[in-house]
Amino acid sequence: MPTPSVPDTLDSSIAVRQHAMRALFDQFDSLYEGAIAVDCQGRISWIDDKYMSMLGLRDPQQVLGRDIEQVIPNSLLREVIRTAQPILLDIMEFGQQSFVVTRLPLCDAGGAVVGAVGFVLYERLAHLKPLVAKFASLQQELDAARRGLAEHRRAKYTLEQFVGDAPATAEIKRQATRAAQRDVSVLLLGETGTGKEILANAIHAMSARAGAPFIGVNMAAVPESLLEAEFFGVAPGAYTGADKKAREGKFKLADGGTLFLDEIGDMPLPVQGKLLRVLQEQEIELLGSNKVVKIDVRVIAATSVDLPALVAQGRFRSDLYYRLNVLPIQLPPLRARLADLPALCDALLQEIFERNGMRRRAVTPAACTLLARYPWPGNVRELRNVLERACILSDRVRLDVDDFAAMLPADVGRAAPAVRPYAEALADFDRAIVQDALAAADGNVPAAAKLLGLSRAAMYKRVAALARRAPPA
Ligand SMILES: Nc1ncnc2c1ncn2[C@@H]1O[C@H](COP(=O)(O)OP(=O)(O)OP(=O)(O)O)[C@@H](O)[C@H]1O
Repeated sequence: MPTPSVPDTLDSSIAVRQHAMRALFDQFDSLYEGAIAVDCQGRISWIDDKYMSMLGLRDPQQVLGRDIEQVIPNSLLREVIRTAQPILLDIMEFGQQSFVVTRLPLCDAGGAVVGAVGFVLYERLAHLKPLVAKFASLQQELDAARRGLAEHRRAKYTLEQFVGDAPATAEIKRQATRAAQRDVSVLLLGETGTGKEILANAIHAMSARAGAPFIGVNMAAVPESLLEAEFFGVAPGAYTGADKKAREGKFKLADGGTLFLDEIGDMPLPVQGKLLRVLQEQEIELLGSNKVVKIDVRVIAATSVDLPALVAQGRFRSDLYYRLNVLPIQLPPLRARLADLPALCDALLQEIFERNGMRRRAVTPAACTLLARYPWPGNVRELRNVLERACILSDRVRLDVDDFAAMLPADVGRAAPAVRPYAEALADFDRAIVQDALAAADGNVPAAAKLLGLSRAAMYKRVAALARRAPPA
């Protein structure tokens, strides 16, 4: 048999390839759910009917010539054109669904990229279903975690949770409402436990930034050496060893929202300088890089110390103080708004009941009078602790004077008027009247009865009762 010549071999090899290509294409055509092609500008140049119906479109003219992302927001075809590299297997989200897709660059005879083609493979490749299902469930978990984080970063309190309507409290609420309407720095001043954190949250929640994060940093709680990284973030590789990854700072986390700087008086001087620059420039520099990032953050600072005194001692920068002090709000101590005490007790007992599942309690008016005698150096936080302790130690539903007396300094209890049962107090009053009348009548019972406008019999009855109840001498 004559052996085929070289051109014959070439011809048959090309024929086989063409045949194989056709077969493969036919096969592939039955495998994919849809196909789309873009030109080198990322504009849609072709789309098949299957893809059209998946997108819910009837007329290809609706999409031809449009940027691919306008039609398929998560498409990476433009990336394929840029890199000239295929993405053979990927999962792409479209609306509520996830598709398995493949993307290939299209090259001309000279190898230049002239466009890209994408295929949706999902339904037909049944063996990829577990992979897609796993992806979908991981995606759901990620979404839930993100939602949780966003929830965590939202303001925890609103103005309604700032309990009280004493004149001083009403004024604070008015000032907070006004502060919320202006996008300037706010400085909250007040003793510890007066509700500065609640008010900062409330201002954020009432402001135009309410939808963005509320991030708090307590200056006193972060070690000085970590404060800068905590604030400004860390560039990747800034540190050798374990912490090679980039870390976002609180300023970046609060971008678009509010950063609450609690105990600002504890901020070290070098960080104060950097904070001032951030407030002036609205940009931050990550630690370990000279990359500058623009941010848009409103700062609410709080302090329980006398900041002007710190300024005078050179421990707080005066320029930063003036920058923060645009809108100062002075929160009164609890002893200056005692009219709020009953409402605060009520709200705090409700909170204790909801949080600890203990019985719902109330405070008697007499106990409230006793509580009002104490100066509350720890303010509402201390009141909350005292109420919680009373709930644990007492079985009463209505917490009374003696449920609190032991928790407060002795002189507070002593200063309180003795509150006794009504009948006992009335009997004492009765005895005092009868004794006074007898004294005025030199012990003559009928004369004393006359002075009091009582009958003799009624007077004798009272004298006899007094003799039975007379306190021991
Ligand atoms: N007006 C208020 N209404 C309801 N609860 C309040 C009020 N003020 C304070 N509290 C409660 O008292 C506690 C302390 O409040 P908060 O942390 O806001 O005070 P603070 O002034 O920021 O204290 P610190 O200066 O110690 O950080 C919290 O449990 C808070 O819920």
